[in-house]
Parts: sequence; C-alpha cells; structure tokens
Amino acid sequence: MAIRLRGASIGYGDVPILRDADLTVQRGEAVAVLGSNGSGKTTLVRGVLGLASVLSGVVEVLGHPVGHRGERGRVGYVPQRHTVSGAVPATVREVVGVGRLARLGLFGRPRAADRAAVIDAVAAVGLTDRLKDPVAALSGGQQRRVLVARALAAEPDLLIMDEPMAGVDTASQETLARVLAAVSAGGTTLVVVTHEIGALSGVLTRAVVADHGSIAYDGPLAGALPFSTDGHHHRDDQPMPGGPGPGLDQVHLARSPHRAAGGR
Ligand SMILES: Nc1ncnc2c1ncn2[C@@H]1O[C@H](COP(=O)(O)OP(=O)(O)OP(=O)(O)O)[C@@H](O)[C@H]1O
Repeated sequence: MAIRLRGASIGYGDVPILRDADLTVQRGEAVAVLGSNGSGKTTLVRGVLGLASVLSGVVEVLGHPVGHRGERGRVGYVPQRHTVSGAVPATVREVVGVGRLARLGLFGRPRAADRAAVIDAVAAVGLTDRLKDPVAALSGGQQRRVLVARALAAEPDLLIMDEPMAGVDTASQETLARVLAAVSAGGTTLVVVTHEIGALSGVLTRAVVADHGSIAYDGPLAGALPFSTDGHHHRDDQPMPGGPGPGLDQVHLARSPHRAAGGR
C-alpha cells in the first residue's frame, strides 16, 4: 500500500485543516487530488510527506508510519509554485543531482549508475541540451521540469507533485504528461495535486476531491472532472448549498456549465 489514512486529522500547530480523513492509495495508482483553493489539498500531501502534523488518526506511507526512515529516498516531491532559486548558481545537472543524493544516504558516493540516473531524469523532461546551463537561465516552465527531474532522479516508489503544471507552457505540459505516463507505467505511484487536469487526463485515473477539510469525492477521475476543469473556485466563506453530505452533487467546487444536470 502506498498511502493509508485512517481517521487522520492533519494541520499546523494544533489546528486541524484536514479532518478525520480516510484514504487508501494502492501501489501503482495514479491519483489526482482536486479541490478549490484552501480546501486542504496541499495539507493532505504535506501530511503524507511528514511536513504537516498528524494531529490524530493514522497516516502510513509505503507501509510505514509517516516519518519512518524506511521511506527515505523512496518518496519524491515536487513542491507547489517553486521555481529553482536563482540565488545559487547551480546547473541543471547539479540541481537534479541533489535529487539523487536522497537515494545515496549520508555518506554514499555517486557511482556510474547514479550519474546515469541524473542524465536519464534530465533527458526524460527534455532538457538534455541544457544540462550544463545555470537553472536561473531557464524559463519558469523549464525550471518546473528541472524540479520534476530532481524528483525522478531518486527513482521514487511514490511521486507526489503539487501543481506541476502551474505556469508551464503547453509544450512543457505535454512533455510532463508523457514523462508521468512513463513513470506510472514503470510502477511508480503518482499523487498529483492539480487544478489543470488537461494534459494529465490520460495519466491520472482516480480523483480525490478535498472540500472544506474533508474528502468529498473519491472515485474515477471522469466522475470528478466537471469540478476541476473550468477553473472556477468558490470562496472559502460560502455556505454549502444543499447542506453537508458526501454526495458528489454537493461538492460545490464549481458551478460548472459542464456539470451534467442531475448527474451524480
Ligand atoms: N503553514 C501553515 N500554517 C497554518 N495554516 C496553514 C498553513 N498552510 C496552509 N494553511 C491553511 O490551511 C488551509 C488549507 O490550505 P491548503 O494549502 O491545504 O489548501 P489547498 O487546497 O492546497 O489550496 P490551494 O489550491 O490554494 O493551494 C488554508 O486555510 C490555509 O490558510
């Protein structure tokens, strides 16, 4: 099992953001995490990564309680919004090489296989010709691809990405979608927080929709698509129309024109 949440509340300090969540992701699945701004998507994945506090319940990753040493180097993460800092003059190869370090352990020295993994990861995101360039010289979309390559270089069993397509041009989105399809076909579990399912619709098969700190939908991606593709996000302070409840009809992430009338 890649991820298991049982009655998990995850938050910051002692304030829960995601409350009493149950979720199981099997190895090899490719899951989209959807939901409006502030619904708790990032908090969910940060809890799985050990970056937000598990306040109650159980969070297990790759068969271990979150934070266990056994996960080290086996979980890759592409964080939200970040591009690579321009403050440190590092080349594409160096930044991606850092991703491989997680795999080596503290005192491991890179071997030929490690160097090859770095080269392969850069090739996968289509940046071989930029290998020796400073990342600061790349476009925002290319820098996102560098961060994806950094995560891929560790050959993770579980790859978690937060808005990998944000600020990425169409050509780079298609490249990324092909990369993720190949990674998924290789057996890596994918969890992708996204507002833009577009290019990833052929890759991700299951959707988990967060809403006001709960998981409001968990099922086939197609069932959740009307709620994610129109770019409409409700404000946090709006009341729940139709009252509380887990039904998909009550997931008011979007008053979407695409939404099938009466569809459930
Ligand atoms: N480090 C933090 N400390 C305290 N509260 C936080 C922190 N990060 C997020 N929150 C709060 O948690 C709530 C959910 O945020 P989260 O980032 O999980 O939402 P999201 O669904 O990923 O939204 P978005 O689509 O805008 O990224 C928000 O109300 C936010 O203010």
